[in-house]
Amino acid sequence: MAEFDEEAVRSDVEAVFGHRSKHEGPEKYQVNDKSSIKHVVGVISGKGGVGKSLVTGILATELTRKGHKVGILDADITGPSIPKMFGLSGQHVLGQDDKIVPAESKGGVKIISTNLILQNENDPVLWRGPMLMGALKQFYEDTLWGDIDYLLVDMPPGTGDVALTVFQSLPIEGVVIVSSPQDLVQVIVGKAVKMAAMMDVPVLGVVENMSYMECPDCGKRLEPFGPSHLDEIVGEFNVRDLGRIPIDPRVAAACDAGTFESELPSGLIPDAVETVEG
Ligand SMILES: Nc1ncnc2c1ncn2[C@@H]1O[C@H](COP(=O)(O)OP(=O)(O)OP(=O)(O)O)[C@@H](O)[C@H]1O
Repeated sequence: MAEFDEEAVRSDVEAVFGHRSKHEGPEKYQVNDKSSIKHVVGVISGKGGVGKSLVTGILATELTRKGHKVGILDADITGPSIPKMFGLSGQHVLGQDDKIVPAESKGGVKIISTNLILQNENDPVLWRGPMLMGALKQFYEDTLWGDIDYLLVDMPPGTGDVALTVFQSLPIEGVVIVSSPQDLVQVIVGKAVKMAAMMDVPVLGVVENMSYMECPDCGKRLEPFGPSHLDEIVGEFNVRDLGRIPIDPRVAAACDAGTFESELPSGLIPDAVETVEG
């Protein structure tokens, strides 16, 4: 029988999970001593493509317009979209000593994202678990955030490893759930609500994106994705209704052009903004 090399196995395990035994519980990330973050709020969705980054962007822009100091940690590490929205496409963050200086949008939102690290932002991020966790930890701990009132964490969609690590390791005060009026939305939102409950993180409420659109000719409200399910979700899961966002081609164009911050109309989801403010 082949000899069992206990030392080799232990170092393999440590390489994957860090130098922690399973009895120590999840590691709590600590922000560096040059930064102070008052509130950390997550934006989550049960599935991809519903507008999580859009909602993160709206919250960041509106909170900044109200005079708060805001940062975005783009924890959607393999599918980051925040830098482009904020006109930071092609930019790279700089290092200072052994720390990272976050990029800053024209409006003053501090942003860290894999797209600001990659040589070419169109390169796919083919990282496995330990690399993803390492990036997340560095984004939180090693970024020179300075003084931040609200750090918004744009979470990866679903309930995977990175999302769980964000919940366990960052001091998340609450989460905003983003949904869209499609089939199975209750099941998908239900998963997000349960994940938050299991992690002991309060759900601040639900924003429904792509709820309706206004016909440019007659002004009639159309529901291309079907009727809203927000009222049912609010009743079923006992969460707050934080507002509905219409489909607006100008918003999509502004996201693509990087002019989101200057072109975003005011007062889109006021209840969501006030709830995050606390
Ligand atoms: N209300 C809206 N009106 C018009 N376009 C929208 C709206 N919401 C989202 N979009 C567009 O849909 C695309 C996906 O949105 P977004 O990146 O916010 O989704 P996401 O949930 O963060 O996606 P992912 O799961 O990939 O991270 C973007 O191109 C965005 O501009």
